[in-house]
Amino acid sequence: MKIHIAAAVSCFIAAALLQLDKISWLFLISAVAAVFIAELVNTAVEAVIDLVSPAEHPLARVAKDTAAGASLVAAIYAAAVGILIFWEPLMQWVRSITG
Ligand SMILES: Nc1ncnc2c1ncn2[C@@H]1O[C@H](COP(=O)(O)OP(=O)(O)OP(=O)(O)O)[C@@H](O)[C@H]1O
Repeated sequence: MKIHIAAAVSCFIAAALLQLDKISWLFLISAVAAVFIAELVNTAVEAVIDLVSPAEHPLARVAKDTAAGASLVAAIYAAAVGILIFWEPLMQWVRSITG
């Protein structure tokens, strides 16, 4: 969670420095929220499974793997949003400092 918070703060600082438009901010916030929500739900599912089914069980595996899958989908969405909204402004900034 500390890594997620550090990554989110870094993205918000970069977005502010690059003066991203309102739509980009909305996608950025939605991506950060999606990752946090998925991670929190994943952690909750893991805790409940460990509580109710500490022994191996096929359904426990399905529950944990599905929750982990949700986190993966959120991470892929966040990566796609990051590339789409940061790539062009970042390239413009690099061009501006390299002349
Ligand atoms: N009670 C269980 N019954 C069956 N399979 C389980 C059980 N607990 C864990 N597993 C399997 O082992 C994998 C790893 O489980 P673990 O509890 O270590 O979670 P994790 O995905 O490594 O999460 P984290 O690293 O965030 O704690 C799960 O994805 C699941 O496939």
